[in-house]
Amino acid sequence: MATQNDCCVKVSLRIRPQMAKEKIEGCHICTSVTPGEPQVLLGKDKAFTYDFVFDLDARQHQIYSACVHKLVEGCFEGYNATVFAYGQTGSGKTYTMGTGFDVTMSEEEQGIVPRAVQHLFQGIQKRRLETQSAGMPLPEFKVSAQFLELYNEEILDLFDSTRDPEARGRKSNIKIHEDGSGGIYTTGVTSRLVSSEEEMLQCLKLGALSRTTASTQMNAQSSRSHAIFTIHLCQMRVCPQPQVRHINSSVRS
Ligand SMILES: Nc1ncnc2c1ncn2[C@@H]1O[C@H](COP(=O)(O)OP(=O)(O)OP(=O)(O)O)[C@@H](O)[C@H]1O
Repeated sequence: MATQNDCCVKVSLRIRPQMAKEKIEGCHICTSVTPGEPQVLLGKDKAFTYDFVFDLDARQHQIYSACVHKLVEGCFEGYNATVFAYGQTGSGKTYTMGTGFDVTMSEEEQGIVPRAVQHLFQGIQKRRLETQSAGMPLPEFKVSAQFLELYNEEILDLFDSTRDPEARGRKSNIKIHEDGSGGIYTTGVTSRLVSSEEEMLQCLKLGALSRTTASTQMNAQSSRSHAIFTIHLCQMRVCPQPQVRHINSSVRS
């Protein structure tokens, strides 16, 4: 996770609570978090230190406040940010990112992506009100989103309504390129212009529904793919050139 003030990559560790199945099978918890330190002990003597460590009882809002809040604020200041979830199947990436859209989930359990979307639109509204009360011309905001899935070495456009979800193996029109400075970019991806938090979440839900899922021995509803959800925020102030920001979220299984 990147912030504008210090090292550009930060790594956080989250330990999820045991699932019912693991409790029934008598699995033991083999991790302990050192109080006051971002350090985890595996067994008795293997210590690992991260930028942040969240123990079994960590709540979704704590993860968001510590790891993501600053990144979204940074986008309004002109910084790009990526949040990337990495871990083995069933370790809690989808839960933490909040892209499973389980209808039984409470608001408190919302993950990073819905929180970031809400934060973004509240941030836009706040800035509009601030400039209005200062008697300045209203800034213009344009928000768009892209949603891609990488599965079996294939790239799929989850926002492409003309795509047949059953036709796996059919090539999409998306091309992945590398620019002169080694940056990766894509062409041919569907971009959806959105005007509200609700609209963005609806797009995200529809895309998430067409993701490839299957069960693994460790997760009954496993994602089986890499998903990349990108938000572009274009902010136009009075005269300057338009500035384009990107917020990226990735789930890797
Ligand atoms: N912090 C947590 N608190 C409560 N339940 C959790 C937590 N993290 C994960 N879970 C639960 O654990 C199960 C597996 O989590 P999840 O589906 O997020 O894993 P995943 O890493 O995305 O797996 P895959 O790579 O197979 O898609 C789910 O039932 C999820 O609700």
